[in-house]
Formats: sequence, structure tokens, C-alpha cells
Amino acid sequence: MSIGKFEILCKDAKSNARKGLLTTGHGDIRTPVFMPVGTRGSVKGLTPEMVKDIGSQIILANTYHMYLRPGIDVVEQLGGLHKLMAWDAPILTDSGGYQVFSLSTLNRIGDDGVEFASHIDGQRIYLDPAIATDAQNRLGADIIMAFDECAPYPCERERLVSATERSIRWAKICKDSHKNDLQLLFAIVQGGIDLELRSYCADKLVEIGFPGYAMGGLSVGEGFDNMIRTTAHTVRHLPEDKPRYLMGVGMPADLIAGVREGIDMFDCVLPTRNGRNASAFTEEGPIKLRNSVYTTDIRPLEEGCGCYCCRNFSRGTLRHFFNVGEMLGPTLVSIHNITFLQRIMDKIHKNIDNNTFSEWSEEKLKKYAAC
Ligand SMILES: CC#C[C@H]1NC(N)=Nc2cc3[nH]c(NC)nc3cc21
Repeated sequence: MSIGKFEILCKDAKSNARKGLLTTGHGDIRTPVFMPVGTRGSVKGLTPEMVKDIGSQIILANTYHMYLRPGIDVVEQLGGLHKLMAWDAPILTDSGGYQVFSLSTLNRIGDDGVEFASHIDGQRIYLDPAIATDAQNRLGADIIMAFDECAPYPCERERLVSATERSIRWAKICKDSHKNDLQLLFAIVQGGIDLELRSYCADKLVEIGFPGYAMGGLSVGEGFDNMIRTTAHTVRHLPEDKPRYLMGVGMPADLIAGVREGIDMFDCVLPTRNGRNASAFTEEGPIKLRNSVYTTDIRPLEEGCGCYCCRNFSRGTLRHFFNVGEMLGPTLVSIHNITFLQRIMDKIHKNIDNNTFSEWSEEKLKKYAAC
């Protein structure tokens, strides 16, 4: 089994869309792929069996959260992350870089690493590239991420340049610290929407050499056009034969547009976060189930969807569940939302196979933009 092998299976003739097969220690991943997020070891409200039944191939967990609770030692004593999550397929862990900068109270950012106060109990913690890489090696995920500095958006160019430079240095330390050949260490391209900085960062990371490359710092309020423009520009600086991962993305239109620009992997909390907030994806746009207009609506969320939620429950029932605070509400709408994104990925695969992706994607993007 050649872990890290990425085979391009089919390429769209009129865009950068492609189908691939990525070999990992827990099986092959057919790309493009959407990865549901299981931040603290669980895809919120769903059993692993439900996630598998939807067709998800790989899920995420987060080193920052697992490091704080229950701790890496405890995860190891519980048999590692796959055992803890009861998930025998591929797992990707984020390094904690983003969460340190987005969740905790930062005390010090230095060239060596970061000191921060835990967002849970204020405990002072130190993380650096080597510690974050060792933690991910011990968690045992199949794909692990470099520890990076995530500059806020927007920010002064000087701050963005400094964070980008530091992330490149830290990526090299992560690669030198990475001990487990069964795990793939992906680098993360920084640079905001500054195309020159994105090129510089991508070129430097490719020089160091990684089995896969992520793009971070998009879908943070820059707007769809900026996100796609930056993605398209950065992809041109990444190797054709390595997987490309757009972090934290995204909504239905983002997935289609990202694939068109050559992205292979996506993750996003929105299907489950929106699911917990009674917001369901539909082909006609999101519907807010707490709205009284759905009180006696006997239709499923989406005619023809086929997910467990749509096969068994009406909009009226779902509104009732949210209205009275039944736990089943968030679970059912999360199942539907992940299924909705999975179905988009399945349609992407089919259209790339049939060489109809360009026409299909154009029509879908027009439709979603109108929602
Ligand atoms: C700048 C940067 C950066 C990236 N760095 C790491 N380690 N993880 C990420 C996770 C993300 N989730 C979202 N959601 C919008 N954006 C992300 C970006 C990153």
C-alpha cells in the first residue's frame, strides 16, 4: 500500500476540475471529497454509522481541542483517535494553528511558538510546530496539518507577511519533526487575498516538499469572487500530482467553484452548525425551520433527497422538534445537510466522468447565486 500516492483518474477538458484517488493508512479517498467536521472527536449529533451511511469517506478532528480535552495521553490510552471516534476510515486532524488564533486568548506569539490561555479554563499552554506535529503523530490521524500562524482577516500587510513567513518556517520544522510515515503531513499556504504573497508562500512550501497542500485564510469574509480568484491563482503554484485542500470551505456554490479551480478536498462546519440551528440546505436555498410557515408543512426538506431525515420526517415535524427542543431535530437536519453536500460531490464526480462538468457547474452556480 503506497501511502500518499495520489492518482489523477479523470480531468475535465474545460476547467481544472479533476477526479483523484488518494491512498492513506486507513484506505483510499476518492476526490473531490467533502469532509464532515468532528472537532472534539464526534461529528456533533451524529453517530459514526450515520456519517458512514451518508457516504462520507473521511472526517476531521482537531488537535487543539483534543490537546485541551481529554489530552493526547488519554486519547492514546483509549486506543488512539480512530478507536475513540469509532471510525475505521481516514481521519484528518487540523494542527491547532487556526484554533489557537481564533478561540484562545493569545499571550505570546514568538518565532518559536505560541503561548495562550485555554478558552476552557484559562490554563496557560505553549504550542509550537514540533509539539503540534508530535501530538498529531500520537493521535494517529491519516492526514495531519502543519502548525501555522493564522493572521486575522483583514489585517495590515506587514502582519500578513510576517505570519506567512513564520508559517513557512514552521512548516519546515513540522516536516523535520514528523516521524510517522503512515501519516501524510500537508502544508498550509497562507497569504490572505494577496496574490503575490500566495505565490511566494506556495513556491516556498513546494520547495520544502509535502504530500499535499492546503490553502488557509479564505472564506473569512473576503467574498466569493476574492476566494475563487485567490484559489485559482494559488493552484497554479501547486503541483498537479498532489492533493489540494481548501480549508473551512464551504457552502454548495463554494464546493462547485473550488472543484472547477482544481481543489480536491474540502471541510466545513456549516452543514452541522446550520443543522443545529434549524437551517436546512435545499436546491431552492436554505430554509429556516423555526419559521411558523412550516408548522403544518407535510413535505420533506427536499423532494427526492432520499436521506434518512427526508425519508421519515416532514418539515412540520422538524419545526416541532426545534420548537420544543427535541435532540432529534439537530441530528436530522445535520444528516440532511451533510447528505446535501455529499450529493453535490457525487454529481461533481458523475459530471467529470461524463465530461459535462463545465456546463453543469455553470448552471448550478447560476442557480445557487440566485437563491
Ligand atoms: C490563515 C489560515 C489558516 C488555516 N490554518 C489551519 N491550521 N486551519 C485552518 C482551519 C480553517 N477553517 C476555516 N474556516 C473558514 N478557515 C481555516 C483556515 C485554517
